[in-house]
Amino acid sequence: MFFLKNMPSPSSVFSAYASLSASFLLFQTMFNQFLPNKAQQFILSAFQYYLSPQLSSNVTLIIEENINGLARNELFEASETYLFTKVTSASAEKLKVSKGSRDQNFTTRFAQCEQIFDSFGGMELKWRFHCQESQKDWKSEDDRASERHYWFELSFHKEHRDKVVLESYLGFILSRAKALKNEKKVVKLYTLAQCSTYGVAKWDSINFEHPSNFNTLAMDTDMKRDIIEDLDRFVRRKEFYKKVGKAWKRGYLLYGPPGTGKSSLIAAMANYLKFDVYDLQLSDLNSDSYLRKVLLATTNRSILVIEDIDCSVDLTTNTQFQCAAGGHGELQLTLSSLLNFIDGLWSSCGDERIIIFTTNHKDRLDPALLRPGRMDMHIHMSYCSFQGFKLLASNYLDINNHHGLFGQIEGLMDNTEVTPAEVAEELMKSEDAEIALSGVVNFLKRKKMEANSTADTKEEKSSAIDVVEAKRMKLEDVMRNSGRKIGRRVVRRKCRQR
Ligand SMILES: Nc1ncnc2c1ncn2[C@@H]1O[C@H](COP(=O)(O)OP(=O)(O)OP(=O)(O)O)[C@@H](O)[C@H]1O
Ligand SMILES: [Mg+2]
Repeated sequence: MFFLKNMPSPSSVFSAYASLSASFLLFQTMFNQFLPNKAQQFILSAFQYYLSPQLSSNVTLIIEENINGLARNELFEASETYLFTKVTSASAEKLKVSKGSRDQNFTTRFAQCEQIFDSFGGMELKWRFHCQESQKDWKSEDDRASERHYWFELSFHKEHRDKVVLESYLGFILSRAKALKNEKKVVKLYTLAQCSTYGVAKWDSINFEHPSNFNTLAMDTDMKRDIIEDLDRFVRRKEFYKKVGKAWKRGYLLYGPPGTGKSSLIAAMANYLKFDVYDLQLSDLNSDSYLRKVLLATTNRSILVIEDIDCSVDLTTNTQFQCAAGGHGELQLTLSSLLNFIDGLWSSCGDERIIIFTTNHKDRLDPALLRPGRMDMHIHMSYCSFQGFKLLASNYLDINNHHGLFGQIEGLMDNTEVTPAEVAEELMKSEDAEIALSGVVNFLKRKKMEANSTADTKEEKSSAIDVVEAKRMKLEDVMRNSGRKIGRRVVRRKCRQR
């Protein structure tokens, strides 16, 4: 009875509800219309803070997309890359996907407020992605535009603040993101643009799709290991280079006969490091100043390649390049300028630069290129060994164990100069291992015969030369003696005349 007596009537409940809803709507409209976005954000987060007491023991870091609205925030980009590895396995409600015409992969980005949980070294971390659209000021209707702001909030317990999060977790995110980006990176091949107007250096690029890698490369196993270790050491020693005051660059000279894998090694290095390749033809240049511009237009984490350096340089003058760029007047491109620029200014303007020269004739190179400290590693790409052949057989024909013809091939390869390119060509001739290997055997036999006959001809030639030489010497002797006799006769005659 008491209850019934004190219960409000349904009409009063309804009118109270109606007036409450109206007030709420009025408040919401005022809140949205009259308060700026930032103020709304502030009030909401203050409410959140007081309504959830458990957060008071937490710290929240804000990671904005841009620094002071200008430069890209490296940590934001890294967080985005890293968090995608967490999101794809969990459930993201909305993602943005795009693909540029030259991209190989899709690019995915967060599209809306997302919450992601992570754990690291025993601590729990909560990420929240925020996206906010704000209207820009505009002068006319046509200028109407909206701007989007993105940021991450990272929350975790206060006790982890300095030591764990700021020191190790964020560092871990940066390095993980770098590795992830590197995995996805498409290596580019740059060549000098044909029509660079007004001396402006411009490089054209295409995707570098050379399939060579260290597993497909037939070369001395120890040397291959040394090169890989050298590359690894180079990329991880940023601080070392800074400490010793050296530019962060590395130079390799690859030399050896045609078809021994110099270009394939360059491709393997580029694919291994995911470094872009700049293929520089010195004959496209006509002056030192243009060369400088061209080199300065290259980017970090790249390999500058100058193939067949012995053919580009006129070694008789030691300095002037034989440039084919006709119609440009006197050419002023010097080897010393190239080397000095590479050693000095160019490498100090960038990081993680590699330069590779190749040649078929190391003995013809200018000593300036060979002097100690110029090229850090001289790599000799040599003829194919039996070990190299086995690797090629495994790659081309999937023969991973012994084959009946291997013994014969090993014997024939002994003391026969055959390039990996020649072996590869034979192995490509048939998918049937038996046929392809028989082709190799026949090829090696031919090579051996040719080598022997060349040696015989050489021997014959040299013995013929010996005979001619002996005859010449004999003749000279005779001439000298008869000359002396004639001389004596002339002297005697002169004496008699006197
Ligand atoms: N060491 C090797 N390992 C695997 N394949 C090789 C090797 N050397 C050559 N080849 C094969 O031969 C082809 C030609 O080799 P590459 O162009 O690398 O030789 P190169 O030494 O650069 O020759 P050049 O001096 O004429 O420029 C390669 O595409 C590859 O198929
Ligand atoms: Mg080559």
